[in-house]
Amino acid sequence: MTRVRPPLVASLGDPAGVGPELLLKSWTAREEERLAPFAVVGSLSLMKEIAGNVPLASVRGIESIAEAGEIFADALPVLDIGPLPYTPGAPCREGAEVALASLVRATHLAIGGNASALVTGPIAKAELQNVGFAHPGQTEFVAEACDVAAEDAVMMLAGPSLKVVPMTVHVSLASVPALLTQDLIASRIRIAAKALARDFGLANAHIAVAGLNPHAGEQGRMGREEIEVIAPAVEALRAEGLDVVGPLAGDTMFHAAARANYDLAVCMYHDQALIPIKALDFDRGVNVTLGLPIIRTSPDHGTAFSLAGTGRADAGPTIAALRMAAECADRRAEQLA
Ligand SMILES: NC(=O)C1=CN([C@@H]2O[C@H](COP(=O)(O)OP(=O)(O)OC[C@H]3O[C@@H](n4cnc5c(N)ncnc54)[C@H](O)[C@@H]3O)[C@@H](O)[C@H]2O)C=CC1
Ligand SMILES: NCC(=O)COP(=O)(O)O
Repeated sequence: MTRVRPPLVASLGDPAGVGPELLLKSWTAREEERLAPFAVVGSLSLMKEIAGNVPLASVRGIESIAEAGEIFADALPVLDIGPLPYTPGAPCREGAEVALASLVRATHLAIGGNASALVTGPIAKAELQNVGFAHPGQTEFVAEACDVAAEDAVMMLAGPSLKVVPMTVHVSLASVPALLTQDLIASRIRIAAKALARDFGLANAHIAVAGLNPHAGEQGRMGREEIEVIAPAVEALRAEGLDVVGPLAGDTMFHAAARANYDLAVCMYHDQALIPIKALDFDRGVNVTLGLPIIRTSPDHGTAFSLAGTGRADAGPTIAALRMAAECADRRAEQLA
């Protein structure tokens, strides 16, 4: 007998941002987008209030995530964590506390196997840190909850045109060169290659690695990180049989013909990776954490406070995050069957 996969679970994100309304918009698109059932951990009163502004939206409280599959066709299932007034565009301490409680509960539902994947809503990192969140981002939080070291949880941004992995993430640009080591680069690429095979069906992915400096250092004349750190890491991975090339000049590896040569671009810092993907795929971009025992995705954008409550925010990235989470969960389930 085929076992029915548990529903996905979504955390709310900052209640004053666009996260909650985009989950409602995604639910209204569930049939045309063929979305797998998902439940939201959040404030039922808040979700009901927002649903009033989203055409065709309907929400219903549930006691247990196991109920989500049954009612998903008729309403968006919400695991209630308490009342909260809706203040679109105006983040506050109370809202940040709800965002954090939602993230914690949703993460543990996925870790416990009661949800088949976790989709996190956008949070404002500074707001969450004001209420005791001690991580640079949700990636590191989820990693710790899964007992995975932060350096082994690898952020990938994925869209229809491109997949990118930044080697360093939420750190100052000035600190990047010292953080880049052969071990870090080789280890993160190994984790990414394994996850691409396991969760994305990309066995033997073609991986292109960017340099750090202009023109990938121009043979050492514009910086030596390519010669001393990046090229040796690439060579070590090639010796292990991985299909890795680089370091390539960062400015010329993202045009269409260049992208046709690889499945994944590995970048040295946050903006080197996120600028091309957000330029190409902002409306379908997904942030996914590789190397975890659970599946975790998120829309590629942030809280967009100035759009909250206007009805103008695009649900495309949230829909893509929900769909990718379900596809990865299906792949893992097939591997266990
Ligand atoms: N996954 C997450 O939790 C992320 C959280 N953030 C947080 O979000 C906050 C705001 O960051 P920003 O840099 O302003 O990024 P943002 O992604 O919130 O906004 C950037 C621009 O994109 C627009 N935008 C964002 N989402 C949109 C959507 N769904 N439809 C249409 N337009 C959209 C915004 O209006 C703005 O013009 C920060 O506190 C940051 O920490 C940022 C990125 C990811
Ligand atoms: N720039 C990507 C981003 O901020 C997402 O971070 P995370 O909260 O998913 O770790």
